[in-house]
Amino acid sequence: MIALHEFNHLPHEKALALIHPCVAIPGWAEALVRGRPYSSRSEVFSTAKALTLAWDDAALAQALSAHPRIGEKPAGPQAEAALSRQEQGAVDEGDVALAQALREGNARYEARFGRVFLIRAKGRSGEDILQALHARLENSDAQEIRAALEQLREITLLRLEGVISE
Ligand SMILES: NC(=O)NC1=NC(=O)NC1=O
Repeated sequence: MIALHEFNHLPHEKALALIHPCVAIPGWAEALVRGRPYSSRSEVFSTAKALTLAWDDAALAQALSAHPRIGEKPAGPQAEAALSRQEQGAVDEGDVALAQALREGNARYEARFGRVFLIRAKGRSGEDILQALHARLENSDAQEIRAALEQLREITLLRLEGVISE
C-alpha cells in the first residue's frame, strides 16, 4: 500500500510492478501508469475503471491466466496467488459438499463457455458463489462475456484499492 503522491513519483517500471498483480492485462497497467501524475485517489480509480471499459473477450482470456479456479486456492508465492487465496478466504475449504459442487460447476462452466469461471470472490460466501455459477450457466455467450468482464473489473479495482491509499 503506498500513498498517492508516492505512486505519482515512482519510476515507471516500479509503478508498473506495483499494480501488475491487479490484473494480467499489461496494456491496462501501462496506460494507468502513463496517466500519472493523478491529482486524487478518485482520479486514479475513475481512470482505472475507464480503462477497463475497453476490455473484450481477448482481454478476458489474457486475464484468466492469472486467476485460479474458484475453490482451487493457488499454490505459489506470486502476489496474484496470495491475492487469490485472500479473496477466496470465505470459501470454506472444510465443506466437502461445497467443494464438490464447485468442482462440478466449474467443469460444467468450462465445457459450456470454454474458459475458467470468474467471479469477484471477496465478500461472497461459497454458497453465494455456487448460486452465481449456476445462474450464469444459463447466460448466452454474449451475456456471459459481459458478466465475466464485469467481475474482472470488480476484482481489478478491489486489488487496486489495496495498492494505493490516499
Ligand atoms: N476464478 C476466479 O473467479 N478466481 C478469482 N476470483 C477472485 O476474486 N479472485 C480469484 O482468483
